[in-house]
Amino acid sequence: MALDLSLYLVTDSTPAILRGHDICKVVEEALKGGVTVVQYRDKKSDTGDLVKTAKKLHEITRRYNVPLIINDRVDVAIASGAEGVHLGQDDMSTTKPSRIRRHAVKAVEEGADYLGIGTIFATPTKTNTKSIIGTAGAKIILDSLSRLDRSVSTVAIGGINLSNVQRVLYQSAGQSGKQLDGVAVVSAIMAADDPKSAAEEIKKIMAVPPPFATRQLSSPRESELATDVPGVVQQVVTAHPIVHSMINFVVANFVANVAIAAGVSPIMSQYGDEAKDLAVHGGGLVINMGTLTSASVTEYLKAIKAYNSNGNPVVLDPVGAGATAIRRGAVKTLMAGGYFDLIKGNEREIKEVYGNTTNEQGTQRGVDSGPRNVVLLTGSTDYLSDGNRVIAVKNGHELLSRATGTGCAVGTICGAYLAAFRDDKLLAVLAGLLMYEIAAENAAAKDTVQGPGTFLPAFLDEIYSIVQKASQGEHTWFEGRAKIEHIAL
Ligand SMILES: Cc1ncc(COP(=O)(O)OP(=O)(O)O)c(N)n1
Ligand SMILES: Cc1ncsc1CCOP(=O)(O)O
Repeated sequence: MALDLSLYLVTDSTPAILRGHDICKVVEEALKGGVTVVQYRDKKSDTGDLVKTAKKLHEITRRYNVPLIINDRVDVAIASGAEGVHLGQDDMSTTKPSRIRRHAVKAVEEGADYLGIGTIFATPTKTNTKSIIGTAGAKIILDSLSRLDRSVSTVAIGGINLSNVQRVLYQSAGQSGKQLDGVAVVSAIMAADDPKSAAEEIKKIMAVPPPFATRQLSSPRESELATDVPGVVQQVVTAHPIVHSMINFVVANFVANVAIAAGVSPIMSQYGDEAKDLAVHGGGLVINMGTLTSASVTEYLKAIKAYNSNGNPVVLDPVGAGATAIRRGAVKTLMAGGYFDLIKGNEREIKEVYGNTTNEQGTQRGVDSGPRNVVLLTGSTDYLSDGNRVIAVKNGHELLSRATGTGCAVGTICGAYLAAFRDDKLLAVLAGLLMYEIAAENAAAKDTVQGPGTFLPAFLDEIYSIVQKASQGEHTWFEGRAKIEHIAL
């Protein structure tokens, strides 16, 4: 029987997880949903009961041609005819490569067919774990394994669920290119109301290529980044992407007008259930918390899930993130509930997002620094980073801060640029931002512009003018205009 580790179900018979359900029924539903390995893990039952349940489970897993593995107990595995046994080594209390390598070598030499890598995220399912290694720890382990003579398959385990599985797979991949062969989950399926759908949804999201990988420019020097900007703008305006903005009601009209002037199709829907249909069109989603209501977070989460599942970009604009306890809670829920390609905010908002996703020990961050997240910190100088590159952007004009909606529109523009230019997220955001801020400078320089009232229509005209030029392949609008600086990390 082939060992396909992609979706590895580990059972749990504790009442908190099984909630009175029949373990065999739950496992069978999960198999229908597509789990590829089942591990019977029961730390409490006596040997007789273990063998009885293992035999029942084996009858079921055999029908689905899926291997059954028994946790810890070789005797139970033999008695039930299970295909394998999962043996633990002492938990590693380190991510130190040399110690990890020793453990891995030992396991591989002893004939292990696969290794479980964890604990990735803290989880109530297993509290006696010594180290929470995060995706960064998994990456170290995978790199160490890639240097062994014998290759070994791996699954990650610990706190993995629908909302983080994509980033676990993507962020764990080692420098060497070694990737996880799958993920192991307990509660995300065993405790689900509908284990079949839970398994199906996890499988589905795992099959979606990560929204897109960050292309590393051959050199991150600012001059080279700048060279690419007008081409990106041309590509975006030609693609005419959709941007779905769950935006605050104060600025919705202005932001929609900016999007249209910028050659983008705006959809201003707040209705989370609608996102399923909207997310299939290759556009981006923008979550702007400006006018949060008691219903907002639920709607946001539905939309984020739809866009994440379709591999389309999501921008978070955590407006006023630190201002109230409700907003702090909303940020926390959103960060735990999905994946964001770009987080855009002022210094206070970004600090809040960062702080709110750090655990009590201050060790584990929801916004893993890594190539998949871009952060745009806006201010008189904007700072843009993907964890590898940091760019300071000094374009724009003071009048942008004199009208409402000009900051929110940046999030929407970035959502569209991320959707239409997928090679390099940092470059996509930089291009959208520079197009926007250079248009603002052009507008402010007009004789007719006296202040915010005359600035706004001139600004829309200037965005439109750049878009017209860009769509015809004319790049003069950009020549000598970028005020950007690469900041060494
Ligand atoms: C697939 C998989 N990976 C890791 C574990 C954990 O094994 P272990 O460290 O032996 O801990 P216990 O399961 O015995 O608590 C696992 N069970 N499965
Ligand atoms: C068995 C095990 N080993 C490390 S974490 C863990 C439990 C994972 O449970 P969950 O998927 O519910 O977080």
